[in-house]
Order: sequence, then C-alpha cells, then structure tokens
Amino acid sequence: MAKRSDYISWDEYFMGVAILAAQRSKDPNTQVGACIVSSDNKILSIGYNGMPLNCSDDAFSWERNTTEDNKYFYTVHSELNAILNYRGGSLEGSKIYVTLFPCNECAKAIIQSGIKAVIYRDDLYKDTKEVKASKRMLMTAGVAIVQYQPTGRKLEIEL
Ligand SMILES: O=c1ccn([C@H]2C[C@H](O)[C@@H](COP(=O)(O)O)O2)c(=O)[nH]1
Ligand SMILES: [Zn+2]
Repeated sequence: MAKRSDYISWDEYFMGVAILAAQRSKDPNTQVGACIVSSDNKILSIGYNGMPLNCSDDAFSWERNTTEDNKYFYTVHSELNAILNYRGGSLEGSKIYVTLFPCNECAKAIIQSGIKAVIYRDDLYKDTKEVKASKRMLMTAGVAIVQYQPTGRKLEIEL
C-alpha cells in the first residue's frame, strides 16, 4: 500500500499549532499564537497572549482604550510566553511561527533568546512604530523574516 500523500507540510503543521494555541487566548479582539521549533523540526514551546500567572483573566482589563485601564498594561504576548514557557535550556538556532508579526518588545526577546527565524502569518500592524522598530532590530540582528504562505488547506477537527 502506498504511503499517504496528503499529509500536511512542516509549515502547515507549525503554523497550525500556532493558530490552535491562539484559540486559548481570552483577548476579545486579537488572539495570537506562537510555536517555537528546533532546527530539526521538533516543537520546543508554545504560547498565546494572555494575563500573567495568577493574574485573573476576570480581574484585569481587556479594554483597548489606551487612556484608561487597559489590556496593554498586563498581557504577556504570545512570543514572550512561548519563550518563557520553554524549560529545556537554549533556544539558540530555533525558529518561531507566529500568527501576528512580533512587536518590538517581542523582537528583543526573540533576538536575545537566539531564535534565528520568524515565520509570521498576519502583519496587521505593519504601519506602526512598534512593528517598524521590530523589523529593523530583527533584520539588524540577522533574524530571518519569512511570511507564511497560506495553502488554503482546511482541516476539520472534532473536539
Ligand atoms: O507581538 C505581539 C503583539 C501583540 N500581541 C497581543 C497583545 C494583545 O493581546 C493583542 C493585540 O491586541 P489589539 O486589540 O489588536 O491591539 O495581541 C502579541 O501577542 N504579540
Ligand atoms: Zn509583542
């Protein structure tokens, strides 16, 4: 019997894991997922945007209004969560799949942790100062930036 030929690619697999992780986010506006992968295609860590440990999702604000109490004070970004969730040692030489282009703060953490490639899906905030600064730092630091190419493949998962 011939082997299956319609299996998902590595890129579909890792971006799919990031997309699934984003579904854990309580952010009512933007859910972000990240998946860190070794150079030999092993998943090292996963994260999504959310409140810090022991800071209740119900006690802290999810508002976007930046003049008042709002989520930007509190949320840990998906990329940083994925980096901090890793307990195995070094992330040197790894790649990060992320559903949204990393902000400048995440870019710093990505660079400092030794991640060497960012594979992103959406670039919603490309015109912001944060994302422009992020791209400048990542490029200067030699981190590869690759936009994920959607394949249009749809998978149905019954949960
Ligand atoms: O690098 C990033 C940038 C943003 N996020 C998270 C932080 C917030 O929870 C949302 C953005 O909310 P908006 O309502 O779209 O401003 O995304 C992240 O995880 N990583
Ligand atoms: Zn960020």
